[in-house]
Amino acid sequence: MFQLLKTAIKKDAMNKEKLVTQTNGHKLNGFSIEDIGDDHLFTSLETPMKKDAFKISDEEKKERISILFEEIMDVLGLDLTDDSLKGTPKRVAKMYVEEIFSGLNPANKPKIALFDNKYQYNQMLVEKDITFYSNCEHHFVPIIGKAHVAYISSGKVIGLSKLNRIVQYYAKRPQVQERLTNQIGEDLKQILNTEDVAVIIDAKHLCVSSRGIKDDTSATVTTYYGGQFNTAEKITELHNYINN
Ligand SMILES: Nc1nc2c(ncn2[C@@H]2O[C@H](COP(=O)(O)OP(=O)(O)OP(=O)(O)O)[C@@H](O)[C@H]2O)c(=O)[nH]1
Ligand SMILES: [Zn+2]
Repeated sequence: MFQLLKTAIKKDAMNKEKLVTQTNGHKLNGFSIEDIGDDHLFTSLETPMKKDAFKISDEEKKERISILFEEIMDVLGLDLTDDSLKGTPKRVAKMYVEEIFSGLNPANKPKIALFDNKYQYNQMLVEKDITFYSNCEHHFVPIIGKAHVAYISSGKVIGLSKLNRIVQYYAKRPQVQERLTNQIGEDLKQILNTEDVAVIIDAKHLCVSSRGIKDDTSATVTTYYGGQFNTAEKITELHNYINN
């Protein structure tokens, strides 16, 4: 079983020699990582974040991650003077903060404007096959999939692309598929001021396909059906649209 590592950094983040690495002995909801094993404890709908998560700037985050990632590469025995490798810690830090984990920061949440439903369109609207890339929070390897979202207007509508943007925002976090599905569903409910929202996610987890059990053919499907979407009739209608 692997150990959790915690790295404490002295004030001068740029000074690599001041890095102190030690095990942290974290307990997860009272369980140790050994107790949990393959079981799952979902802490909440919210992504578990520290209270002071945004006390430091993105610039400082990138600086720290770069130092820490360099340490990982060094421990793995990689030669950081190699031309191809020497820029990797900075590249990874930039990618984490500005790209693949940018959805952790509420400041990056897409701004959504609502419009009156002047089209008088009162049936379900389905935005299907939204390709997304996320990352598994257990292994930090990709989750690649398609999201289908649907809603029935309660009087307001939003631009189609905003549905895609909401999916991408929540995907850009370390995730589990269940939470990703519910976060999108709950947020759409809030934004659109209606219970009538559905989310279906069909994804492949590289932690299942490329390592561990190495099952390349399986995929994971999760659903969120709110309001009118909680009926067999609406679910069938929605699935017909998605599968055709
Ligand atoms: N429920 C859920 N589980 C996930 C998701 N992504 C990855 N997992 C699972 O998280 C589990 C982590 O459990 P552990 O047993 O601690 O990890 P592991 O020893 O690397 O497990 P293996 O993947 O079986 O080798 C694995 O079973 C993963 O398949 C997800 O989105 N939802
Ligand atoms: Zn995983």
